[in-house]
Amino acid sequence: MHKVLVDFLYSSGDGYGIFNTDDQLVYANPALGDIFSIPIEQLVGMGFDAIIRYCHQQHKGLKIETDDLENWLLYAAQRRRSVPFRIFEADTMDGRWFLMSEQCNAEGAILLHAKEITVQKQLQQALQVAEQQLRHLANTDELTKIANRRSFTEQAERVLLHQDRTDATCSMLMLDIDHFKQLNDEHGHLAGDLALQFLTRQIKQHLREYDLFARYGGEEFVVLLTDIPAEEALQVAERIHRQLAENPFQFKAHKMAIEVSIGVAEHKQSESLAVLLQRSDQALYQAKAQGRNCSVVAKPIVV
Ligand SMILES: Nc1nc2c(ncn2[C@@H]2O[C@H](COP(=O)(O)OP(=O)(O)OP(=O)(O)O)[C@@H](O)[C@H]2O)c(=O)[nH]1
Repeated sequence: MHKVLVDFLYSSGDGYGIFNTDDQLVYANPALGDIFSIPIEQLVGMGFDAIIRYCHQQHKGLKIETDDLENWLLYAAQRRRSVPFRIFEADTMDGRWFLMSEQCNAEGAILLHAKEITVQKQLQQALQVAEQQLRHLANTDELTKIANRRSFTEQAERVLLHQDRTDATCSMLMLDIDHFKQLNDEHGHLAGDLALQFLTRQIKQHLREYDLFARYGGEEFVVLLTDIPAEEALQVAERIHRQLAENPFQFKAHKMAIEVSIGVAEHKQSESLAVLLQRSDQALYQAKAQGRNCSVVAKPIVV
């Protein structure tokens, strides 16, 4: 029975090893030798520290990522034998991953078992990348590649909470392209799409990286300018009008100025995002009513 078991362990694809109470390896099968990149004739008899030093110095076997090996060994010594059973993941210099378990007996000897999990790890990493891509897709407007309404709402809620806590002021710009239907009707939907992308680039030039900028609807955009009161937000809006007037949008042989109406509203302490959006939208509506291609600042709320 004993011999059968030893034969099984020897030929197993999983790595097996036994460290005695002095932390010397007294048994190792070839699979474990392969993980440490040390032939078992040489491996058996080596201390745990010596094995780790070998891997670290030779850049072979287990990946030991540290600039301070002594500290690494100290930390490992603290963890080994701290509990009767522990499990952890480790990778090798050749890119394989293993699920390692250390089972410690009453005397302090350790049975080490290493099961390869490279495929599972690769799947997990692929899944993480896919998840990130999905999250990005769910938060991004496909045409303009800026945030969409959903993502804006989520982020803006957070910004407003922070602004409330810090007593800071922020302002919102709600922008809507003027006579966009006409542009679509005269030049086609592709021209409209390109105009939306063009406008996005123009607006971006006047924002800081921490301002929130999103496509809120078809031809409607929203900006949340952090730490900026209404007067300064109006200046940003004016700069956008100027930028658009000075840089016409070109489609085929046609050059046309894209004009926008902008509603500006300063966030009031404790005001909800919904109310701030509503006030910006009302100001935008007034800008449209006043003849378009202009900005209107929302009246402060009287409390
Ligand atoms: N090309 C293109 N057009 C869009 C998109 N989303 C919305 N639109 C168009 O935007 C136009 C909006 O029209 P209206 O709401 O009448 O607004 P407008 O013509 O800009 O008029 P005012 O806002 O009153 O100045 C419609 O023709 C929509 O089809 C899009 O993604 N691409």
